[in-house]
Amino acid sequence: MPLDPPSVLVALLAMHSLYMVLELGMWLRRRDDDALAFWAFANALAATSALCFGMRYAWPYVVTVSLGNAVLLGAWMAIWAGMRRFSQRRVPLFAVIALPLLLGAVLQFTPGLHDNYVARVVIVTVAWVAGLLLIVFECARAERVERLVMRRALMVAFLVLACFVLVRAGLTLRGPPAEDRMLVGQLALVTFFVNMLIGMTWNLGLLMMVNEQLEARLRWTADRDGLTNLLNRRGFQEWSQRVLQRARRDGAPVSLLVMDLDHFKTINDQYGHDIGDDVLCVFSNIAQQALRPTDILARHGGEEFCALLPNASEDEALAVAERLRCDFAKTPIPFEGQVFSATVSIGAVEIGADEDIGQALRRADAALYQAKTNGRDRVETQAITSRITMPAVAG
Ligand SMILES: Nc1nc2c(ncn2[C@@H]2O[C@H](COP(=O)(O)OP(=O)(O)OP(=O)(O)O)[C@@H](O)[C@H]2O)c(=O)[nH]1
Repeated sequence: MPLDPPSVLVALLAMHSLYMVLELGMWLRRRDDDALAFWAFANALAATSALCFGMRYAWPYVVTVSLGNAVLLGAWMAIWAGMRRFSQRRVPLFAVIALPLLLGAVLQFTPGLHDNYVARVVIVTVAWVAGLLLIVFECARAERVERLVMRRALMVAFLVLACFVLVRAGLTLRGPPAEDRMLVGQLALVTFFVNMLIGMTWNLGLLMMVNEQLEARLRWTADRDGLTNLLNRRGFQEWSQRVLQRARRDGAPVSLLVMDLDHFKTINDQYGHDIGDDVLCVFSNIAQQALRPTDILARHGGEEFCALLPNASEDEALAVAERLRCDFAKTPIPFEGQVFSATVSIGAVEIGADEDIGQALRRADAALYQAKTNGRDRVETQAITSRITMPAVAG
């Protein structure tokens, strides 16, 4: 079936319209993420530019050259703006509007440019490549804060696109004169196809990136405690299994602390539930400072916390627990212009070679119970049965 540029143009417009409606619909459902609104707008601009370019010999220069090129730069700028909003950065709307306007004005009003094809290609190529590189840099910057596979893929795709624009400009400058309408028609066909591919790639990439971020955040939330932002019981189970397995492989000791704030019901009753929440947050901060970044701290529920300490023997765990207990007891907690203090009881055990996390937790709980019955604000342990040792090396 022979294809003609108008049919392909219609298909291109339909594709951008579909993505625009899809992204607008998604944006309307979750208004907090206006990246999607910017990307929908980018589709509207990309479709407009395709229409302008498609009417090359039917419509005047101001539409097919000045407007078409400026609007396509506007589409890249809208994608860039969306990328910034996607990572919660401010969008300088001035840049999004001013740069395309500037390109349009240069193309329209620079004396002699209407007849100077080479100069036009150079100017437009520089502007487009700059717009595309802005997107690439924005992706790279955002990746330092939050890593997303699809954003890295998009970064590569936009970099390839910038190279494609450069190569295409080189070929166009060396190619046949623009007056050869049949060749221009074929070139237009190829260009529309390539634009279709490009449009599909960036739209699909962006939507998959939104999905990836949403999934990662849901997973993060499911594993976290809403008050302290520490891992919750579920997150602790998952992470502690991995750390324990690694320690077993390395033959390194691993210890476990179970920590329970003392008389917490009384704190709630005396100072109120909000102050009780503050005490939980104070303890969480002190515990994070007392532990190493490789240790795993979690709020196991209510006023109970636990921590897994890789590369820590029983003696080291007891020392860490004692330091934490003292730090917490010394910390003043403000209440209505005065201060009070709270204490914690801790059960600390080294995990045995034949124990799983559940068994170790039960032993640490028994040690904690001992600490509570022995008067609270203290650390107790339960003897380990068999230590994790270095696995024997074959041969
Ligand atoms: N403010 C606040 N209180 C909580 C939260 N989760 C659990 N609690 C309260 O923590 C208290 C725990 O009380 P108990 O289990 O009796 O323990 P305790 O008073 O600390 O006594 P001991 O552990 O024996 O020293 C209960 O009153 C719970 O309502 C929370 O997220 N915020």
